[in-house]
Amino acid sequence: MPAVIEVRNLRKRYDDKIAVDDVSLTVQEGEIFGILGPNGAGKTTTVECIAGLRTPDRGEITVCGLDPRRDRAGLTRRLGVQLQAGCLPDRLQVAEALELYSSFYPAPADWRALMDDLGLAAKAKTAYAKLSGGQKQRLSIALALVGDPRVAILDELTTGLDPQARRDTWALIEGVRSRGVTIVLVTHFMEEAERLCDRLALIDAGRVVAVDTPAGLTERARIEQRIRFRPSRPLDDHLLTSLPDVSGVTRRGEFVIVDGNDNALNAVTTVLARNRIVAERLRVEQASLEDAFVELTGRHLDAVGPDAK
Ligand SMILES: Nc1ncnc2c1ncn2[C@@H]1O[C@H](COP(=O)(O)OP(=O)(O)OP(=O)(O)O)[C@@H](O)[C@H]1O
Repeated sequence: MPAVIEVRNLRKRYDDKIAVDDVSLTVQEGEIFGILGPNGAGKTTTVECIAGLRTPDRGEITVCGLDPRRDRAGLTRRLGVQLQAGCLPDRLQVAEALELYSSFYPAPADWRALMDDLGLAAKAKTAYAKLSGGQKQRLSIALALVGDPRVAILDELTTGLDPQARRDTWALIEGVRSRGVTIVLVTHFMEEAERLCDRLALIDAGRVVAVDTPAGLTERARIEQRIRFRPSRPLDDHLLTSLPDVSGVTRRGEFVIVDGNDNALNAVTTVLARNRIVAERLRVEQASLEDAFVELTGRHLDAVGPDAK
Protein backbone atom coordinates (compact mmCIF):
# COMPACT_ATOMS: atom_id res chain seq x y z
CA MET A 1 0.00 0.00 0.00
CA PRO A 2 1.40 3.45 -0.86
CA ALA A 3 2.08 5.93 1.94
CA VAL A 4 -0.31 8.86 2.03
CA ILE A 5 1.34 10.70 4.92
CA GLU A 6 5.04 10.58 5.80
CA VAL A 7 6.33 12.34 8.88
CA ARG A 8 10.08 12.22 9.56
CA ASN A 9 11.74 13.50 12.71
CA LEU A 10 9.14 16.18 13.40
CA ARG A 11 9.95 18.62 16.15
CA LYS A 12 7.90 21.57 17.33
CA ARG A 13 8.54 23.84 20.27
CA TYR A 14 6.38 26.58 21.81
CA ASP A 15 8.70 28.99 23.62
CA ASP A 16 10.55 26.72 26.03
CA LYS A 17 8.08 23.83 25.74
CA ILE A 18 8.97 21.02 23.33
CA ALA A 19 5.49 19.85 22.27
CA VAL A 20 6.64 17.34 19.64
CA ASP A 21 10.06 15.79 19.86
CA ASP A 22 11.27 13.66 16.95
CA VAL A 23 8.01 12.13 15.76
CA SER A 24 8.14 9.84 12.71
CA LEU A 25 5.18 7.96 11.30
CA THR A 26 3.75 6.70 8.02
CA VAL A 27 0.05 6.49 7.17
CA GLN A 28 -0.90 4.06 4.39
CA GLU A 29 -3.65 4.63 1.87
CA GLY A 30 -7.09 3.48 2.99
CA GLU A 31 -6.31 2.89 6.65
CA ILE A 32 -7.67 4.42 9.81
CA PHE A 33 -4.52 5.49 11.58
CA GLY A 34 -4.88 6.47 15.22
CA ILE A 35 -2.75 8.85 17.23
CA LEU A 36 -3.35 7.94 20.84
CA GLY A 37 -1.87 9.52 23.93
CA PRO A 38 -2.74 11.40 27.12
CA ASN A 39 -3.63 15.10 27.23
CA GLY A 40 -0.71 17.28 26.26
CA ALA A 41 1.23 14.45 24.56
CA GLY A 42 1.60 16.46 21.34
CA LYS A 43 -1.13 14.85 19.24
CA THR A 44 -2.85 18.04 18.08
CA THR A 45 0.46 19.77 17.36
CA THR A 46 1.49 16.79 15.21
CA VAL A 47 -1.69 16.84 13.12
CA GLU A 48 -1.62 20.64 12.86
CA CYS A 49 1.85 20.33 11.33
CA ILE A 50 0.57 17.62 8.96
CA ALA A 51 -2.28 19.92 7.94
CA GLY A 52 0.14 22.78 7.29
CA LEU A 53 -1.38 24.89 10.07
CA ARG A 54 1.87 25.05 12.01
CA THR A 55 5.46 25.27 10.85
CA PRO A 56 7.69 22.53 12.27
CA ASP A 57 11.02 23.55 13.75
CA ARG A 58 12.58 20.47 12.24
CA GLY A 59 11.65 17.41 10.20
CA GLU A 60 9.93 16.59 6.92
CA ILE A 61 6.27 16.01 6.17
CA THR A 62 4.60 14.94 2.94
CA VAL A 63 0.87 14.47 2.42
CA CYS A 64 -0.09 12.81 -0.88
CA GLY A 65 3.45 13.69 -1.97
CA LEU A 66 2.98 17.40 -1.17
CA ASP A 67 4.75 19.62 1.32
CA PRO A 68 1.95 20.99 3.56
CA ARG A 69 3.55 24.42 3.94
CA ARG A 70 4.62 24.97 0.33
CA ASP A 71 1.71 23.36 -1.54
CA ARG A 72 -1.20 24.75 0.42
CA ALA A 73 -3.63 24.87 -2.51
CA GLY A 74 -2.88 21.31 -3.55
CA LEU A 75 -3.15 20.13 0.02
CA THR A 76 -6.54 21.76 0.54
CA ARG A 77 -7.93 19.72 -2.35
CA ARG A 78 -6.69 16.45 -0.86
CA LEU A 79 -6.90 16.89 2.89
CA GLY A 80 -9.98 17.52 5.04
CA VAL A 81 -9.45 18.62 8.61
CA GLN A 82 -11.79 18.50 11.56
CA LEU A 83 -9.88 20.07 14.38
CA GLN A 84 -10.71 20.34 18.05
CA ALA A 85 -13.14 23.07 19.11
CA GLY A 86 -14.21 23.73 15.54
CA CYS A 87 -16.66 26.56 15.95
CA LEU A 88 -19.04 28.23 13.51
CA PRO A 89 -21.06 31.45 13.79
CA ASP A 90 -24.12 30.79 15.98
CA ARG A 91 -26.69 31.80 13.38
CA LEU A 92 -25.23 29.93 10.43
CA GLN A 93 -27.57 27.10 9.43
CA VAL A 94 -26.42 23.56 8.69
CA ALA A 95 -27.15 23.70 4.94
CA GLU A 96 -25.65 27.19 4.66
CA ALA A 97 -22.45 26.05 6.34
CA LEU A 98 -22.08 23.06 4.04
CA GLU A 99 -22.86 25.09 0.91
CA LEU A 100 -20.44 27.81 1.96
CA TYR A 101 -17.61 25.38 2.70
CA SER A 102 -18.20 23.45 -0.52
CA SER A 103 -17.78 26.70 -2.47
CA PHE A 104 -14.16 26.85 -1.27
CA TYR A 105 -13.25 23.74 -3.30
CA PRO A 106 -12.84 23.31 -7.05
CA ALA A 107 -14.33 19.77 -7.04
CA PRO A 108 -16.37 19.42 -3.85
CA ALA A 109 -18.42 16.43 -2.72
CA ASP A 110 -22.21 16.67 -3.08
CA TRP A 111 -22.93 18.54 0.15
CA ARG A 112 -26.61 17.56 0.17
CA ALA A 113 -25.72 13.87 -0.03
CA LEU A 114 -23.18 14.38 2.74
CA MET A 115 -25.83 16.08 4.88
CA ASP A 116 -28.06 13.02 4.36
CA ASP A 117 -25.26 10.53 5.05
CA LEU A 118 -24.44 12.25 8.31
CA GLY A 119 -28.08 12.28 9.43
CA LEU A 120 -28.32 16.06 9.30
CA ALA A 121 -30.98 16.49 6.59
CA ALA A 122 -33.73 17.15 9.16
CA LYS A 123 -31.53 19.89 10.65
CA ALA A 124 -30.73 21.61 7.33
CA LYS A 125 -32.32 24.88 8.44
CA THR A 126 -31.25 24.72 12.07
CA ALA A 127 -28.80 27.35 13.31
CA TYR A 128 -25.44 26.09 14.57
CA ALA A 129 -26.13 27.31 18.12
CA LYS A 130 -29.31 25.20 18.30
CA LEU A 131 -27.60 21.90 17.42
CA SER A 132 -26.87 19.26 20.07
CA GLY A 133 -23.26 18.31 20.81
CA GLY A 134 -23.55 15.21 18.62
CA GLN A 135 -25.08 17.18 15.74
CA LYS A 136 -22.32 19.81 15.94
CA GLN A 137 -19.79 17.02 15.86
CA ARG A 138 -21.44 15.45 12.80
CA LEU A 139 -21.52 18.81 11.08
CA SER A 140 -17.81 19.29 11.75
CA ILE A 141 -17.14 15.86 10.20
CA ALA A 142 -19.30 16.78 7.19
CA LEU A 143 -17.33 20.01 6.78
CA ALA A 144 -14.06 18.05 6.89
CA LEU A 145 -15.39 15.84 4.07
CA VAL A 146 -17.11 18.43 1.90
CA GLY A 147 -14.00 19.01 -0.23
CA ASP A 148 -14.09 15.30 -1.16
CA PRO A 149 -10.63 14.72 0.34
CA ARG A 150 -8.43 11.65 -0.03
CA VAL A 151 -7.33 12.06 3.58
CA ALA A 152 -9.29 13.30 6.58
CA ILE A 153 -7.84 14.30 9.94
CA LEU A 154 -10.33 13.98 12.78
CA ASP A 155 -9.18 15.35 16.14
CA GLU A 156 -10.96 14.20 19.30
CA LEU A 157 -14.14 13.72 17.37
CA THR A 158 -16.11 12.02 20.12
CA THR A 159 -14.96 14.10 23.09
CA GLY A 160 -18.01 15.34 24.96
CA LEU A 161 -20.41 12.87 23.33
CA ASP A 162 -22.53 10.39 25.27
CA PRO A 163 -21.78 6.67 24.73
CA GLN A 164 -24.55 6.17 22.15
CA ALA A 165 -23.55 9.22 20.11
CA ARG A 166 -19.95 8.03 20.32
CA ARG A 167 -20.88 4.62 18.88
CA ASP A 168 -22.95 6.27 16.13
CA THR A 169 -19.94 8.40 15.24
CA TRP A 170 -17.72 5.32 15.06
CA ALA A 171 -20.13 3.70 12.59
CA LEU A 172 -20.03 6.87 10.57
CA ILE A 173 -16.23 6.92 10.44
CA GLU A 174 -16.21 3.33 9.25
CA GLY A 175 -18.61 4.42 6.50
CA VAL A 176 -16.23 7.22 5.48
CA ARG A 177 -13.32 4.81 5.30
CA SER A 178 -15.33 2.40 3.18
CA ARG A 179 -15.63 5.22 0.64
CA GLY A 180 -11.85 5.05 0.30
CA VAL A 181 -10.87 8.01 2.47
CA THR A 182 -7.71 7.55 4.54
CA ILE A 183 -8.36 8.70 8.09
CA VAL A 184 -6.07 10.00 10.80
CA LEU A 185 -7.89 9.84 14.09
CA VAL A 186 -6.58 11.68 17.14
CA THR A 187 -7.96 10.36 20.38
CA HIS A 188 -7.28 9.71 24.01
CA PHE A 189 -10.04 7.10 24.22
CA MET A 190 -8.60 3.64 24.24
CA GLU A 191 -11.83 1.94 23.34
CA GLU A 192 -12.24 4.18 20.33
CA ALA A 193 -8.70 3.45 19.16
CA GLU A 194 -9.09 -0.28 19.73
CA ARG A 195 -12.39 -0.44 17.92
CA LEU A 196 -11.68 1.80 14.91
CA CYS A 197 -8.00 1.92 14.08
CA ASP A 198 -6.08 -0.39 11.77
CA ARG A 199 -2.83 0.89 13.22
CA LEU A 200 -1.95 3.26 16.00
CA ALA A 201 0.90 5.48 17.09
CA LEU A 202 1.13 5.71 20.88
CA ILE A 203 2.44 9.17 21.72
CA ASP A 204 3.75 10.28 25.06
CA ALA A 205 5.51 13.51 25.97
CA GLY A 206 6.08 14.46 22.33
CA ARG A 207 7.50 11.10 21.28
CA VAL A 208 6.17 8.06 19.49
CA VAL A 209 6.57 5.15 21.86
CA ALA A 210 5.20 2.48 19.50
CA VAL A 211 3.36 2.06 16.18
CA ASP A 212 1.43 -1.14 15.61
CA THR A 213 -2.02 -2.66 15.21
CA PRO A 214 -4.19 -2.53 18.37
CA ALA A 215 -3.64 -6.29 18.80
CA GLY A 216 0.11 -5.94 18.25
CA LEU A 217 0.29 -3.21 20.89
CA THR A 218 -1.68 -5.12 23.51
CA GLU A 219 0.67 -8.05 23.02
CA ARG A 220 3.44 -5.81 24.27
CA ALA A 221 1.82 -5.57 27.68
CA ARG A 222 3.50 -8.27 29.66
CA ILE A 223 0.17 -9.29 31.12
CA GLU A 224 -1.25 -12.19 29.17
CA GLN A 225 -4.21 -12.71 31.42
CA ARG A 226 -6.02 -10.65 34.00
CA ILE A 227 -8.30 -12.47 36.42
CA ARG A 228 -10.79 -10.59 38.52
CA PHE A 229 -12.93 -12.12 41.27
CA ARG A 230 -14.46 -11.58 44.70
CA PRO A 231 -13.17 -14.12 47.23
CA SER A 232 -15.92 -15.78 49.28
CA ARG A 233 -13.66 -15.64 52.36
CA PRO A 234 -10.71 -13.45 53.40
CA LEU A 235 -7.73 -14.23 51.20
CA ASP A 236 -4.05 -13.77 51.98
CA ASP A 237 -2.52 -12.20 48.82
CA HIS A 238 0.68 -14.14 49.45
CA LEU A 239 -1.11 -17.34 48.41
CA LEU A 240 -1.31 -15.84 44.92
CA THR A 241 1.85 -13.71 44.71
CA SER A 242 3.92 -16.81 45.50
CA LEU A 243 2.64 -18.56 42.35
CA PRO A 244 5.22 -18.55 39.52
CA ASP A 245 2.49 -17.93 36.92
CA VAL A 246 1.31 -14.75 38.68
CA SER A 247 3.06 -11.42 38.04
CA GLY A 248 0.94 -9.14 40.21
CA VAL A 249 -1.99 -8.97 42.63
CA THR A 250 -3.96 -5.81 43.34
CA ARG A 251 -7.20 -5.05 45.17
CA ARG A 252 -10.07 -2.97 43.88
CA GLY A 253 -12.71 -2.72 46.61
CA GLU A 254 -13.73 -6.25 47.51
CA PHE A 255 -12.32 -7.59 44.24
CA VAL A 256 -8.93 -9.17 43.72
CA ILE A 257 -7.18 -8.59 40.38
CA VAL A 258 -4.50 -11.04 39.39
CA ASP A 259 -2.18 -10.53 36.41
CA GLY A 260 -0.25 -13.43 35.06
CA ASN A 261 0.63 -15.68 32.16
CA ASP A 262 -1.53 -18.12 30.21
CA ASN A 263 -1.53 -20.62 33.05
CA ALA A 264 -2.47 -18.13 35.77
CA LEU A 265 -6.18 -18.97 35.78
CA ASN A 266 -5.41 -22.62 36.33
CA ALA A 267 -2.91 -21.90 39.10
CA VAL A 268 -5.19 -19.39 40.88
CA THR A 269 -8.30 -21.58 40.83
CA THR A 270 -6.28 -24.56 42.14
CA VAL A 271 -4.93 -22.54 45.08
CA LEU A 272 -8.37 -21.11 45.84
CA ALA A 273 -9.97 -24.58 45.79
CA ARG A 274 -7.27 -25.93 48.10
CA ASN A 275 -8.08 -23.13 50.56
CA ARG A 276 -11.85 -23.60 50.18
CA ILE A 277 -12.32 -20.12 48.75
CA VAL A 278 -14.85 -19.59 45.99
CA ALA A 279 -13.98 -17.04 43.27
CA GLU A 280 -17.28 -15.17 42.99
CA ARG A 281 -18.09 -13.15 39.84
CA LEU A 282 -14.94 -14.51 38.24
CA ARG A 283 -13.89 -12.78 35.01
CA VAL A 284 -10.88 -13.30 32.79
CA GLU A 285 -9.80 -10.32 30.71
CA GLN A 286 -7.17 -9.88 28.05
CA ALA A 287 -4.60 -7.09 28.24
CA SER A 288 -5.85 -3.75 26.88
CA LEU A 289 -4.20 -0.85 25.08
CA GLU A 290 -4.14 0.89 28.46
CA ASP A 291 -1.98 -1.94 29.82
CA ALA A 292 0.33 -1.63 26.81
CA PHE A 293 0.60 2.11 27.35
CA VAL A 294 1.45 1.65 31.03
CA GLU A 295 4.01 -1.01 30.13
CA LEU A 296 5.66 1.24 27.53
CA THR A 297 5.58 4.56 29.39
CA GLY A 298 4.95 3.88 33.08
CA ARG A 299 1.96 6.21 32.80
CA HIS A 300 -1.78 5.85 32.46
CA LEU A 301 -3.49 7.08 29.33
CA ASP A 302 -6.08 9.05 31.25
CA ALA A 303 -3.35 10.91 33.14
CA VAL A 304 -3.86 14.65 32.77
CA GLY A 305 -0.82 16.43 31.42
CA PRO A 306 2.52 15.03 30.34
CA ASP A 307 3.96 15.14 33.84
CA ALA A 308 1.10 13.27 35.52
CA LYS A 309 1.70 9.78 36.86
N1 LIG B 1 -0.04 27.41 21.19
C1 LIG B 1 0.64 26.85 22.19
N2 LIG B 1 1.50 27.59 22.93
C2 LIG B 1 2.21 27.04 23.93
N3 LIG B 1 2.16 25.75 24.30
C3 LIG B 1 1.31 24.97 23.63
C4 LIG B 1 0.51 25.48 22.53
N4 LIG B 1 -0.24 24.45 22.05
C5 LIG B 1 0.08 23.36 22.78
N5 LIG B 1 1.01 23.67 23.72
C6 LIG B 1 1.63 22.72 24.68
O1 LIG B 1 2.28 21.72 23.92
C7 LIG B 1 2.06 20.43 24.48
C8 LIG B 1 1.38 19.52 23.46
O2 LIG B 1 0.08 20.03 23.19
P1 LIG B 1 -0.93 19.35 22.16
O3 LIG B 1 -2.18 20.16 22.16
O4 LIG B 1 -0.24 19.10 20.89
O5 LIG B 1 -1.18 17.96 22.90
P2 LIG B 1 -2.38 16.94 22.74
O6 LIG B 1 -1.75 15.61 22.87
O7 LIG B 1 -3.14 17.22 21.52
O8 LIG B 1 -3.25 17.24 24.02
P3 LIG B 1 -4.84 17.37 24.17
O9 LIG B 1 -5.37 15.99 24.03
O10 LIG B 1 -4.98 17.92 25.55
O11 LIG B 1 -5.28 18.31 23.09
C9 LIG B 1 1.23 20.66 25.73
O12 LIG B 1 2.10 20.70 26.83
C10 LIG B 1 0.58 21.99 25.51
O13 LIG B 1 0.35 22.65 26.73
